[in-house]
Amino acid sequence: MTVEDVSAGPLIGVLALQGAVAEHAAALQASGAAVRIVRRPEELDGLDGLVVPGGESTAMARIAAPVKMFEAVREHREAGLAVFGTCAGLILLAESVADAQALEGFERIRGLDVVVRRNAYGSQLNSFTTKLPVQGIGEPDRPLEAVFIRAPVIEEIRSADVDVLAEAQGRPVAVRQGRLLAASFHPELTSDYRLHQYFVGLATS
Ligand SMILES: NC(=O)CC[C@H](N)C(=O)O
Repeated sequence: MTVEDVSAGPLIGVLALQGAVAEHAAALQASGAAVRIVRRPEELDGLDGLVVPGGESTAMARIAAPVKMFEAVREHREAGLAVFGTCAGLILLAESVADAQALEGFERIRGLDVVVRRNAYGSQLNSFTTKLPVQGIGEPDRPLEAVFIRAPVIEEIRSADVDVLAEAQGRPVAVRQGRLLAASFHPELTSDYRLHQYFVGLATS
């Protein structure tokens, strides 16, 4: 279902270790990007941006370890690759995880100067959807529908370079730091792709 065609626009990878891969690919294509499914470090070469989907951060960390995938993403990020982490992807991008026991001994991508706590909104049963005003995605009068599934909470922002784009329940839930974008929720699960469009714009800027 994914098509890689560099003439079609910016080339965005979707990290496909586990989680909501197909939905992100569809959202990116609908946002004007060509999409590459990324499973191996060498598939990061030539990308304008990379989406790290939601799913289960501990599973992704285990799958990534043998091929040193997160080390490779980190190197590309340090060289300027734009990265969009959603839910588990936010956990993997965060510099610090408050309850990191389950991830101990595993590499993460890091780079986003925030502290997150996993599953802080409760279990699967406490998953919820809310309408969120999000800065910078256009149509300020039309909030984004945001789906939270065992979502991480952003407990602390540790750098003035981190901009809060959206808040829910008094906490930041979408943030941007330079070429990094992250959300606690799942923007790929609705048909409102404004956050993906924002990322495609960020990746090509
Ligand atoms: N929907 C999600 O990505 C949930 C994240 C998951 N709770 C984790 O810790 O990785």
